[in-house]
Amino acid sequence: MSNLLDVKNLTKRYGEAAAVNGITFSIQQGHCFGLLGPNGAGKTTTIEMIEGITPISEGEILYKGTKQDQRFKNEVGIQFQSTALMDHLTVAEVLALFAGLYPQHTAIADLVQQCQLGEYLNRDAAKLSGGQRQRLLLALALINDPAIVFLDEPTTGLDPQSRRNFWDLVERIKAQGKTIVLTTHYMDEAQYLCDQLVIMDRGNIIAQGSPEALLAEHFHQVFVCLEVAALSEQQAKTLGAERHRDQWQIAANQVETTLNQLLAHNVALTSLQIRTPTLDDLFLKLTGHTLRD
Ligand SMILES: Nc1ncnc2c1ncn2[C@@H]1O[C@H](COP(=O)(O)OP(=O)(O)OP(=O)(O)O)[C@@H](O)[C@H]1O
Repeated sequence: MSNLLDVKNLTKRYGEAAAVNGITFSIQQGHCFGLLGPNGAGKTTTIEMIEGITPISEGEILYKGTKQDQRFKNEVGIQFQSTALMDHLTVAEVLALFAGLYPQHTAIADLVQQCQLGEYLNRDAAKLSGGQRQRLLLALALINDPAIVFLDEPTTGLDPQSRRNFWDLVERIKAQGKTIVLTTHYMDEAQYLCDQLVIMDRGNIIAQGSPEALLAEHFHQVFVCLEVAALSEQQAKTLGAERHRDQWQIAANQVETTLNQLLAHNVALTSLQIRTPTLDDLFLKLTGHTLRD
């Protein structure tokens, strides 16, 4: 598979501080590429430099092997967080207005169906729910039938059902062969949707690869979890349990051995859960802090 975008030594400085500090990565055609990290990591600055919205301080961005030119502008779709044009128009009017900006555009009926907007066509766009609004903004990003679509934290603030619904839409867009660039601070979202990830912290890349490869590279254990009341501090120390939010967590190479140790210490196993490592665990391991800290 060929690279659609190559980002080399990309840097953004604001005064003395580097919001993005010489990062290098590639995005393959047809992939869902995820840019992950906590608040202030530099995700938005990075994608705004790629989109051409923010000037770069140093580095190079290549689209299909050459400097970004008019072709990139024609082939990119950006899902903005909001647009002031939406405030006094219906959903149908907003779609028609944006379609009118392009000499050729995707059929509005197709977008309406794809983004599940049929029920809301006559509704004031400012009165949509969070999930409906994100679907309209997605439809606007797709209006020029782009080859590459940028989604900047598209599910922040949505309820779990709306998030899952949005993930389904993203999968369908990907199935059409489009390349997707997603920024998110939800590790589960990245794990579910992304083929390739770059994890950023404080302007730097701290890990990159597929979610599966990153987890396989960094973890060889599963986690045995127990409610806090199940272990005394002394037992936790002896068993190598660590406090993780409202649970004790034991990293186990062999689950049977850990269970036998727990039984030998007369630990009640009623709250026992066994889980595999997630990208949240990876982030904690790499940075020493959780994404939500
Ligand atoms: N215009 C600006 N002037 C000065 N500093 C800025 C500017 N824009 C961003 N920064 C700083 O650059 C750093 C990276 O910000 P950025 O918005 O790219 O992070 P982010 O990963 O997208 O975070 P979030 O998830 O909160 O959107 C932050 O420390 C931010 O304060």
